[in-house]
Formats: sequence, C-alpha cells, structure tokens
Amino acid sequence: MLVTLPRAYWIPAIIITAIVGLVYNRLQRGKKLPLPPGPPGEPLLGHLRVVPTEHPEFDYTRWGKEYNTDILHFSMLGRSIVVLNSIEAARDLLDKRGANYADRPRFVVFEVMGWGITLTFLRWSPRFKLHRKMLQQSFTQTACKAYRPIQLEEARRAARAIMHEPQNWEVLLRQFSTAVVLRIGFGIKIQEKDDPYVKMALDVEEATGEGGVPGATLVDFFPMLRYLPSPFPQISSLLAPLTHARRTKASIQQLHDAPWDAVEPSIRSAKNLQPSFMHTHFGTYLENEARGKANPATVEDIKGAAGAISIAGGNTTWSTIMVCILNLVLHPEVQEKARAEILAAVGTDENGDILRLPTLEDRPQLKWLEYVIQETTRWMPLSPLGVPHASIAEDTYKGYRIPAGSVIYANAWAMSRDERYYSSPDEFAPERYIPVSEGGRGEPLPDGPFGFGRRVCPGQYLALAGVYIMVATLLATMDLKCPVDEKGNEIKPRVAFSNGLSAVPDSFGCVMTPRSERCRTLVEAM
Ligand code: HEM
Repeated sequence: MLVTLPRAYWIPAIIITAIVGLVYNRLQRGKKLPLPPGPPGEPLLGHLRVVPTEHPEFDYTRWGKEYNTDILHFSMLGRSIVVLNSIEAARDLLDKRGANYADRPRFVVFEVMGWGITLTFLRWSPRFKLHRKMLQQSFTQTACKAYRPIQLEEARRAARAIMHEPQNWEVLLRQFSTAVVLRIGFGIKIQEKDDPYVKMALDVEEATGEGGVPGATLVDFFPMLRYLPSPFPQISSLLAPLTHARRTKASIQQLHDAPWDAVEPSIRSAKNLQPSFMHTHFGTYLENEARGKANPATVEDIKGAAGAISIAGGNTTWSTIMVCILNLVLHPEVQEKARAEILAAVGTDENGDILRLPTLEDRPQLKWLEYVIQETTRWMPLSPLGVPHASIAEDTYKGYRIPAGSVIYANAWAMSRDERYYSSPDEFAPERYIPVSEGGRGEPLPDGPFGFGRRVCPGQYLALAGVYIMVATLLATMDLKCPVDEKGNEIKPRVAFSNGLSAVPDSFGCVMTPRSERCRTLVEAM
C-alpha cells in the first residue's frame, strides 16, 4: 500500500534523504581501502597533465622510489591508472590473479587506425579466447621448431644481402624480420628488392609506433572525440594521435587484405601451397565448410590473427636485433666473446675460418650469446610499459584498493632497473647472468619484457629464435664496427629510442664487413 506524503513534508523529506545518502556514502568511503599512492593530481583533470606523454616509464619509476612503493595510482579524467613497478607486483596481480587482469582497456586511437580483430587489442571476450588459443597453440616452444627452416633461410638471405649492400644493413635486417612473419603468417615470400609487402609493413610499423602510449591518449579517455571533423585535431598536440591514426588507417587495412588476397586463391585451389598460419586455419575453415561443419573462426578472425603475427612480430624482432647490434658495437669485448663461442660450436679450419654457418640447433651450446640476447631485452625492454591490461572486478593489494576497470601498466622499464636484482642496471653486462657457482653474479634473467599473465606475448619463443639466428649468422660471418670519421676516430652510436608502444632505437652507423673470403663463400652458397 502506498503512503502519500502531504505536500508540506516533501522538501524536508528530500533534504533528509540527501543528507542520509551523503552520510552513508562518506561512511562507505571511510570503510574502503585507500587507493595506491602517487603524486598529487589536479582538480577534474587528475593526472592528465602530470604524467608526461614522452617516456612516462621514467617518471613512473622515479615516483615509485619517491613514494617508496611498487604500486602507483593515477587518475585521468576519472579513470584509474595503476602502475606496477616490480616483478613481484606484476606476478602477484597479472599472473596469480590472471583472470581478473586479462582484459584490455579500449584503444580508441588504435580502433580509428583500423585495428579491428587483432588479439593485442581485443577486450576480454569469447573472441579474445578464440584468438588467444589459435595464436598460442601455433607458437609454443615445440611448435616453433617447425619455423626454424624459414628463420634460417631468411637469416642467411639477409646476411648475403648485407654483404652485397653493407650500407643498407638496417633496412635489410628489417626485411629479415618482415620476411619471417609474412612467411609464417601468410606463406608470402618476399622479393630481394623493393618488395611491396616490406613497404606495407614499414608503413604499419610507423602507424603503430607513433600512435602514442596505447590507451592513454585524450581520445582514449573521450571516445566521442574520434568523430571531430578533420581540421579540429590540429588545435592541440593532445589530439595529434587522432590525426596520425586517420592518416595511417589505409596502411593497416592493406597489410591485412593484400597478403590474404594474394594467397587465398592458392589455398582454395590447393595449388602452389606454402605452409603458414593462414594455410592451416583457412584450409581447415574450407574443409569444415565443404563438410557442412560449423567453423569456430570466421574468415575475418583468421585474417585478423594472421595479420597480428605479421604486425606484432616484425617490428618487435627487428628492434631487438637492432638493440643487440648497438650493444655489440659499443662493447667489442662482448662481441668477440660471442664470436669465439660460435666459432667453437661450428668448428674452424687451420686458418681459423669457420667450417659451417651456425644453425638453430647450435643455440643450447651458445650460453654467452643467450646472455647477450637476454641482456638486450632487459637493458631496453621493447615495450617499456608493456601493453596495458585492464582489471575486471575491484581488487585489493597490499592494503590498497584497485578499482574495477583500472588500466594496469606493468612497468618493464622499472623492473629492468630494479637494484635489488640488478647491479649497475644501466650497464649492458651479459656476465651478470653467469651463475655464482661459475664465478658470475647470478642475477636473474629478465622477466618482464614479454608481458604477463593471460596476455603474455604468445610469440616470445619465435621472436628469441629469430633474434638468435640473425645475430649468430652476422657474428659468424662479419665484423660489426663503429664507422670512423676522416681522422680515423670512431663515431660512437647515439643511444636514443622512440616513444609509444615500442621503443625503437634511432638509426645508427655500423660497418659490417665479411670476416674472410670463406665466410663470403659460405653465405653466397645458400
Ligand atoms: C622480441 C620481440 C617481441 C617482444 C619484446 C614482444 C613483447 C610483447 C609484449 C610486451 C606484449 C604484451 C604482453 C602483455 O600484455 O602482458 C606482447 C603481446 C603480443 N605479442 Fe609479442 N613481442 C615480440 C614478438 C612477437 C612475435 C614474433 C609475435 C608473433 C607471433 C608476437 C605476437 C604478440 C601478440 C599477438 C600479442 C598480443 C597478446 C594478447 O593480447 O593476448 N610478438 N608482445
């Protein structure tokens, strides 16, 4: 039965209800745990202008020290951003409570770019699980053995091309990493020169690399801004990622469509088939279709997943090779030690010339080279803030509250500089990993560069095998040196990295020369 309140009581009733509501909220808030610490923000905007847009990982690391915490909180226009600065915090939350941190925030800028069905940007959903399964199963440590012949052939092809055009070494190494992922993803074999797919991959890398810190641009916070008419984004540099995304959209679509369209007829007709991810999954799709069986993945899903391989795997592998070469050039003693180890593994003749080129099967013997590669991923984590995860439900950690829907950055940069584990962390020192029992420092291999939990990089084994075979082939056959000026003084490379999703090293000089005629002959014979 409804009780009607006389008109005279309405206003006092409203006021009392409001006061009770306020008091209740206060009490509830009082009962809630505090948010993790962090620097003060500004009214309404929060930390939008406090966190720098260029290399925020450095400031996040500094704030962690200043507030003596490995978990920081920032608020950007009402959205919670949580930064994890230690390997323990990342393991505790992203690994051990993985189900709650498997989501991604919405990447509006990347959506504008045309990244539709790409695992990296998929939110937690049945579609995410489908893509994750398809990619994870294809790149386990065991499954990656099947790609060894491709990686070996492409590494030798790249070494041969570098011997012919040493001044183009940087582009040719880029070509190597693009060639590997295009062959594995779509079964496309690229041409030696001016290949259109390499050009497309480069355009896409530029598009992704300069899209700002993913999930953290103004447009990511206010998705409606994506509809601003073209001239407006020029008004503020905060909208620059939107302009960039619109400009580069076509290249992303092209890198999905062009290789697919080129290969689809051969899979349909079962002629000139090349083994690839697309062949496996699209082949099964066609078989199911012919038998009237349901297909779990659509054509768009398979295209998106194959595209994810070529896009997530090309630039990343190339950048890692570049950082490795940068350090080999800066530290000739590290280079010599790696070369001596390779020579011992492949054998030498009476002139000290190698008997054969290194293979992927030599890798377990090449411990020093492994440390060099691991140190490369620690010294400059390719994705210094990882790709952000998002929390699904509210959580508590170390007495702090992590609101539902928080954006979570695992700060791989801070982890790589953690002085509890790494002595002189800015130093490039592969010897840090030599076990104490062998007279070394026994420091732990880096843990964060490939991410965490249910979103950990599915391509990590493939990537490290690619870096290994390319670097081993170069070291076995060529000397890598700094260029010299007209007075014969070495021009040391300038160490600088791009901002954004991947930290790509700035271009630097390196002179690659064949170590002997025998090395040249071996490479040419491939
Ligand atoms: C040295 C090279 C590479 C590095 C440093 C790297 C690093 C990363 C990182 C940090 C993430 C985010 C992980 C997270 O959210 O916690 C990631 C995700 C991913 N990587 Fe890699 N990656 C490399 C190579 C590759 C390769 C070769 C492939 C090709 C198969 C690949 C495919 C992917 C995909 C598809 C994702 C998205 C996973 C998801 O969202 O569930 N990556 N990678």
